[in-house]
Amino acid sequence: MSSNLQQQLQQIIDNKTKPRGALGRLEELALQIGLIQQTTRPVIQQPHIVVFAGDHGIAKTGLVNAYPQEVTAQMVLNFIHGGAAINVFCRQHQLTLRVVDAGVNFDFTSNPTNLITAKVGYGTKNYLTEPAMSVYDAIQAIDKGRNIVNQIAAAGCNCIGFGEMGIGNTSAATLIMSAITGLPVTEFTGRGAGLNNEQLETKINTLQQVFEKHALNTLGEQPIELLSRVGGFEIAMMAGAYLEAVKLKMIVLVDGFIATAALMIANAIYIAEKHRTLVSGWTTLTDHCIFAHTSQEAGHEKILKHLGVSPLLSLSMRLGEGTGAALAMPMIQSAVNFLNEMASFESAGVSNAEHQTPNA
Ligand SMILES: Cc1cc2ncn([C@H]3O[C@H](COP(=O)(O)O)[C@@H](O)[C@H]3O)c2cc1C
Ligand SMILES: O=C(O)c1cccnc1
Repeated sequence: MSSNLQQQLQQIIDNKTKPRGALGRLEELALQIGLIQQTTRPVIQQPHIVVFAGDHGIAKTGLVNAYPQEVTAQMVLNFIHGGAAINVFCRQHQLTLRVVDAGVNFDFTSNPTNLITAKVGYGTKNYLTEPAMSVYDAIQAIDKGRNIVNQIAAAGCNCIGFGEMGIGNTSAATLIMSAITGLPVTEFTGRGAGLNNEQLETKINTLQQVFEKHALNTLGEQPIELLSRVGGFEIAMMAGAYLEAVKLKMIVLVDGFIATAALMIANAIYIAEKHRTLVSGWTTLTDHCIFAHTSQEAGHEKILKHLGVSPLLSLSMRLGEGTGAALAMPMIQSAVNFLNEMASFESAGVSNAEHQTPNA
C-alpha cells in the first residue's frame, strides 16, 4: 500500500513540467510529506512553532555558560512581547508561535498571556552534584509535551517545528549526544551562546566530569534515566512533543543542536516502547522528521552525519528558539505547492523528451 503510494507520488513528481529531478531536495520533501500524510495531495494546515523554555541548575555555576541563568526568563518575556528572532520569523512566515514554560526558574503568573504553563519545576538541579531531575519529573515533562502537541493538533495544526530556550542547554544536549552515540564529549562540546577559548576548556572539563559521575556510558539506551541525570525540562518536554507529533502523522521540523538532542531522546523512547506508527520502511523518528538547518554549534554537523541526515539550510546560525525551523517552513510549503499545483507534461501539452522514442 505504502510502496504503491510511493510509486504514485514519484510518478506524479516525475511527470511535472520540468526535467526529471530538477527540483532537487524539494522533490524529496514532496515525496516524504506525501508519505507522512498518506496521500498524493498533501496540505499544510496552521503551521506552528512551539518553543519550550527551561532552566538548568548547572548554569548557576557559570562553568559551562557565557550568560547568566536569568536570561532564560528574560527571553521568555521577550518572546511574549514579540521581540525575539523567533517572533520576527514567525510573523514573516505567518506561523503561529506558542511559548511553553517547561521549567523556568521564574514565576510568570503576572504575565500569562500567550504562555502555556507546563512548569515541572523551577529549573533542574545541578548535575555536577546530583541528578538533574527525578525520573518521575522526566516522565511528567514528556507527558506534558505529548499533551501540548495533542491539543495543538486537535485545533487543526498538521505541521510543527520545535524550539527551545534555556541557558546551559547546549551542555545537556552535548551529554545526551555523547551518551547515545558512545562518542567522547569533546566531539560535541561547542561554544554555545558564546564562550571564549578558556571558557570552552572549562566547559569540556566540566562535562567530562559529569559524564563520569553519572556513568553516562551505561545509559545510551535508557533515555528516561539519561534525562533524569543530565536532561532539562524543555528537552524532555520537546522529546514528548516529537513522539506525539510523529504519532499524529504531523510534518515535523527539527531545529538546531538542542532540538536534535531532544529528537535522539524521543527516538530512543520510541524504540524502547516498540511503537509501530511510522510509515512502512521507516525505522526511526529521523526518517519521519525534516531537518531544517545545520547549526554552527560545533558538534551539530557531526551528530547530523552520525544520524545520516542532511538538513535543508546551512546559514551559520547558532541560536535555537526554533529559528532554523521557522526559516525552513516556506520550503516545505513550496514542496507541497509544486506537487499540488504544477502542471504535468500531459495537462500542459509539453512534450516530454524522456517519453519520446528516438527518431520519432
Ligand atoms: C540572549 C540569548 C538569546 C537566546 N536565544 C536562544 N539562545 C540559545 O542559547 C542557549 C544555549 O547556550 P548555552 O548552553 O551556551 O547557554 C539556549 O537558551 C539557546 O536557546 C539564546 C541565548 C542568549 C544569551
Ligand atoms: O543550534 C542550536 O540550537 C543552538 C546553538 C547555540 C546556542 N543555542 C542553540
